[in-house]
Amino acid sequence: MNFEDIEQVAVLGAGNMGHGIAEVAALAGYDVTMRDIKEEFVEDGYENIEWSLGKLAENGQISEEEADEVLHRIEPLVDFEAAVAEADVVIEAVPERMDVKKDVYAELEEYAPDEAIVATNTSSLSITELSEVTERPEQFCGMHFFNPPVRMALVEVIRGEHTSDETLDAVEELAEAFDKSPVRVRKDSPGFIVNRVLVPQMNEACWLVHDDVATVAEVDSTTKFDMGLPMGAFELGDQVGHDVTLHVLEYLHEVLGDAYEPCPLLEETVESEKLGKKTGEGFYDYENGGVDIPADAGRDDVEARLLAVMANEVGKLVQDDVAPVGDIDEAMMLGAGYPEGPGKRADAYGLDDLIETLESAREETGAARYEVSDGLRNAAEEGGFYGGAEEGETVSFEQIEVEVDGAVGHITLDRPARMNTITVQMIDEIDAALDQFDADDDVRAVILEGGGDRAFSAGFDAASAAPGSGLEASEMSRKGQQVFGRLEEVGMPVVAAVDGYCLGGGMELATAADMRIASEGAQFGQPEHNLGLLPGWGGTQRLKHVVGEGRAKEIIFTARNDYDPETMADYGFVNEVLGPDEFDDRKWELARDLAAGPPIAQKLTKRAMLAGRDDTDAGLEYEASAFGHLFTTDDVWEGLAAFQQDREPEFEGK
Ligand SMILES: C/C=C/C(=O)SCCNC(=O)CCNC(=O)[C@H](O)C(C)(C)COP(=O)(O)OP(=O)(O)OC[C@H]1O[C@@H](n2cnc3c(N)ncnc32)[C@H](O)[C@@H]1OP(=O)(O)O
Repeated sequence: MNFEDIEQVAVLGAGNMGHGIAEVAALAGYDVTMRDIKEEFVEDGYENIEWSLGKLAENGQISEEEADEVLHRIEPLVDFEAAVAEADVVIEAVPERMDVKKDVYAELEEYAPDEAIVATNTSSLSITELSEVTERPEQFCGMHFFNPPVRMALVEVIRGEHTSDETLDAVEELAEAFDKSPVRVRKDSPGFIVNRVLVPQMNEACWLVHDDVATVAEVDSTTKFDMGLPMGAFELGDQVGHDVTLHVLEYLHEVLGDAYEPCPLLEETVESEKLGKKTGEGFYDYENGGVDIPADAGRDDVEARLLAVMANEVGKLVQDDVAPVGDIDEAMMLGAGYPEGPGKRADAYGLDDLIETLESAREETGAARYEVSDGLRNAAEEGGFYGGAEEGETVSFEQIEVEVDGAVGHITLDRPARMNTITVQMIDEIDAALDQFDADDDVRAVILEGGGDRAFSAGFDAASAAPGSGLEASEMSRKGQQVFGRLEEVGMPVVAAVDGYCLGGGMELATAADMRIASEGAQFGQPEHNLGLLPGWGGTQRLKHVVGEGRAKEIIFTARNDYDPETMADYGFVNEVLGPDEFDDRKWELARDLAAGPPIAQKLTKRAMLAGRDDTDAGLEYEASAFGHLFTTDDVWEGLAAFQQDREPEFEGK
């Protein structure tokens, strides 16, 4: 079955995941059948879809008419034969029990067309083992969605031992057609990627508390405020459900051995039915105040331990060729909301230090979970998961220039003869420059500009090798989205100083900066529609947050390349328009002013704004906690003292 031939999707199971997957498939325009064993289950699933589509319409993401059309594309059924008889792809999302799945596959073989692909949404069972229950193991793979499927971008597409390339390609393209970001899991390995990293981390959080090394408050404060993860470890566990975590962990333990021994604290929590939010109580009591994480209780040793455990898992996944580190990082960012992948984060922390943390924990406890993996050791020998530069060694750049001037990191796109057009190499170099600035405590603001006097950047380099396939183009899009997104994530203010053309991908790069100043000669636009493309480096998403959706659509749909800076200032895109004599001085003045600001408050402000972008309540919660955290820093006392003494504050980021 090729992707192009897929018209009808059958989803087996109308529970939480099943109905969400059915909704996603119908939103993508597919005819969908959704089947469960009882009328009431199917009805519940259908009503949930109706509610969710209503929400999408309410938020303006789809129109009322589209919501109706999508709903009508879904046929809720109990009759198995009717559900799968015409299906091109069957996505199975029934309970995680081998016996249940076996029964379902037996029926499926009776009624589904021979050529149909079967994908399982299992999060914990072996794809190979499941495929062997069917009569089509080569047309079988994993398609693991995250909860709720309508909102979570990641889909892990998992190869079983017998899966054909054709099946994997088709399912990967189907996930893309569902508007998801597939990450390929090359081997059927327990927990795949996200659960394999996340669940041991949750287990370790429990061990830290169980062994009296730290309290729940200290662990959650460390994860949320020091590590910048979207939730505290226990807060996340409560959200996911501790029974679910324990179930995956038991499977890891059974297949992979003692390194995954479940912590008794987790087992006791499940035994006492404190499963988390869904039962009203987990590590937090949701009927009495809910989550309450102090912003100032973080501990360096807790961070080291959790990061070391994660890095160890990344090492095992890379060593076993389950996925390359870039894919692991992408999966963790998309599937677990990590601001930065664990591989990259571990590199920045220092793999040798993490190995030392594991070795001393192993010596103290004798526990198998601290045994350093070969993958982690090899990565450390190679200078990092990303083969990072040794200390003191300078990274060499060909397409950008990177300098540090006082407290300002300065990136110049350096292809003036080619209008500073952006290549994949340039994106990688920007990524590396941000790594360099991130690791340098002295760098407290960034200027980004174009070399020469004709362009900030005229966008994607359309003259260099075009992507060879749709898949390659999607990969390139994702890479740009992710690296440009780092401008939003780095903990310091970023200024784009725009002179000349700022078009297409160049404008998407500038959009990801925190502020934009422009010379009077600047010219802006998203001309991608002229090329039959769309802005693929974040432009369909980030621009609307700066100028509002109406203006963003105007800029993208008109595809003009001549928006002047005054108009862009009216639209709220450009912060200042400057004459040719002022432009250079002003960019440095602004960057130096920003670099003198309070680093922790600046970092937390960026994170709070990002956390609240799609979820104001989450952003407000982050803001309140961050506000509390700032009162524990030296910077706030320096700021207050300087105010009293009528002098300029000297913030140290402490
Ligand atoms: C995901 C991201 C997607 C994207 O970014 S898609 C690309 C979006 N960008 C564009 O569509 C802009 C395309 N370029 C233009 O429209 C024009 O150019 C300008 C308005 C920027 C400048 O026009 P003028 O002043 O007449 O100069 P010139 O002779 O057209 O350009 C100078 C040299 O620069 C090359 N160039 C300009 N833009 C690109 C580009 N985007 N990719 C590759 N090369 C580009 C040209 O071809 C030429 O080169 P030579 O001197 O060898 O003839």
